[in-house]
Amino acid sequence: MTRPTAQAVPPPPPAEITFSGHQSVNPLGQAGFRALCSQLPAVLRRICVMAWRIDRRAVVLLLVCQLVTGVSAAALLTATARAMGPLLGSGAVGDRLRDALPALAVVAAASGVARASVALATYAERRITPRLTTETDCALVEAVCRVEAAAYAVDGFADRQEAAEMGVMRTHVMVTDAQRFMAALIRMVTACGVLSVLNPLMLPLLLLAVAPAGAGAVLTARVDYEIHYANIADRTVRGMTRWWATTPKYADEVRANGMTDYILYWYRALSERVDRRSLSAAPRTLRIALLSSLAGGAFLVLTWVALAWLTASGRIAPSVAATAVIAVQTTLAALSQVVMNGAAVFHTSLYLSDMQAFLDDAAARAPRRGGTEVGSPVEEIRLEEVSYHYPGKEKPAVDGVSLTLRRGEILAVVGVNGSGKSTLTRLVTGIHLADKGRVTWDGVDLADADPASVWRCTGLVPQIFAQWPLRVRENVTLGQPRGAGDDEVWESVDAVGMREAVEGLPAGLDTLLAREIFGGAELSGGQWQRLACSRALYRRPPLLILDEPTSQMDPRGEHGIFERIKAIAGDRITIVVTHRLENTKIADHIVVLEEGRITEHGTYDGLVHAGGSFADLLRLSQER
Ligand SMILES: Nc1ncnc2c1ncn2[C@@H]1O[C@H](COP(=O)(O)OP(=O)(O)OP(=O)(O)O)[C@@H](O)[C@H]1O
Repeated sequence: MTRPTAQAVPPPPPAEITFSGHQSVNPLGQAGFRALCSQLPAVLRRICVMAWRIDRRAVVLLLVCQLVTGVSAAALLTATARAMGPLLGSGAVGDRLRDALPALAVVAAASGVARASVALATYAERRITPRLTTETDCALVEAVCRVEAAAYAVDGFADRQEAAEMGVMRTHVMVTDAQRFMAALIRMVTACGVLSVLNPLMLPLLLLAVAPAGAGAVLTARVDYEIHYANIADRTVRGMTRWWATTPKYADEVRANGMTDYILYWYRALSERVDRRSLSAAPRTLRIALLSSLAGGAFLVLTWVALAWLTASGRIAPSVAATAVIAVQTTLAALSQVVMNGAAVFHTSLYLSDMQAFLDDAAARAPRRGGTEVGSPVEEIRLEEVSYHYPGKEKPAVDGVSLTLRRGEILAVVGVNGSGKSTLTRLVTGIHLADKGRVTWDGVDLADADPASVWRCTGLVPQIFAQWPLRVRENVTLGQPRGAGDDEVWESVDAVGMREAVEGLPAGLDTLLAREIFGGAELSGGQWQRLACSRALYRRPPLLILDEPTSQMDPRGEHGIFERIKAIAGDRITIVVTHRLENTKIADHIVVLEEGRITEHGTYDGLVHAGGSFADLLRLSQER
């Protein structure tokens, strides 16, 4: 990496970002070991329920395979014990083999069945996993898209979303881990059963040998999760930095402003901070691994010594001892699988809990409004003493605003940066609901209205608009395709003076507007803005809102757009937010906002001669 040059001022380290409130507490910080272990059955049940919704037949197949695995493991060990008698007994080799043959045939058959059931289980798991991942991923995206817009401003919302993404990623391995855990558990229980039949003393010794490994794996998973939790905020910022730094959209700004070194330094610094936290956990995980291995090893030695003593003292026959050796090995192999996959399932459960908590939180933040349908066209929108506070902000962004908008009228909203203009448009469209006062559409309070019916009636050109990586046609029709034919699309393209530019593209309306993708084309900033305007016009909305719609356009483009707005204003309510006060001449009335309050309200001529803020701002713009 190229570090900033020596003479340059070194960049400050990236800010430590933390969020406050109950969400900043690691939910597992207080949970004890037993509580953590006891989560496993619930998690397995949950995975099973999730998989059941996806593919019942595959789940049944998976469960049957587990059962077959258990039965064949028991048959294998019992037959092995039976075969050991003749094989280790006295007599001619041929006779001993003949005597052992039926049991050996059972061993071979049981091994074959066990392998076949593993293959079938893998097939069933592969039928479930991709669809399970898609389902959870789509559920997460939908939950985020459907929350009240105000949720985005809530502290820690993005961090919890990042934590939930991890839950989606874990669904890739979740079913495999659960299936392997169950199969190994069944193998282990079967082997333990056989072992305790051979000699009851062996079982407790074996369990003691394996318990420390289990405890060690769960404790390590807990440390890993703790680190993951501490790193969430840095990982979110790092992910955003990565996108902003590498997307071609901002490549000019990054290069021409000499940001590259700084961003790379920042990106690396964030990564190193994440690494430092991970490394700080290494001694703890080493201690856990060493102690659990030491305890496990000591108990295992005890198990072998006990077996040797039982055989040497004649308490068990050599054939039983040989079977016991196989049973111990089988149990240990199964146990390491149980521990490994159990820890993975346990780990998954932590991320699934995060995902579920986020989905629950998002569901609780979904719009809780009435179901009253708003009719079209809208004749009158009234704001009565409306106020709105963003979460965590001291001052309201909009404060006690009263206003009436009528069909056929154009309202211009002006004011300095941060005076609340965009927030006012969010309140008029019901994107945010007022904290105090009310907004009504033809008498229907937006708090009681079905938001979908409201948004069917709105068209918005926001200040920062999306440049969709779609074809030109979809960039115009997105959200409201209107059936066959392109006539209406061309009409909207014409309305913003884009016909020539679109016809000049390699595939006209079919051109993909994504420079990064093969065959894609790119538009200029002003052309993108014209397309955003044509999108709103195509909707022919009863309420048209344009927030700085011409900020990137040339004078001809700007003139054309405002002429068009005037021409179609008769059928709708129109709101224009603008800093170019000359443009407010087309408005029937103008409001000036200051710190969220209306300080002036009138016509262009009236306000020019009123000697207030409007006249002041107009004079400043003309003096340049
Ligand atoms: N999503 C948000 N979360 C929190 N605060 C916000 C959010 N959007 C705006 N604000 C705050 O609300 C206040 C009003 O912002 P708003 O965007 O409505 O102003 P504006 O008049 O449209 O400004 P501009 O002329 O710069 O576009 C500002 O103090 C701003 O910091």
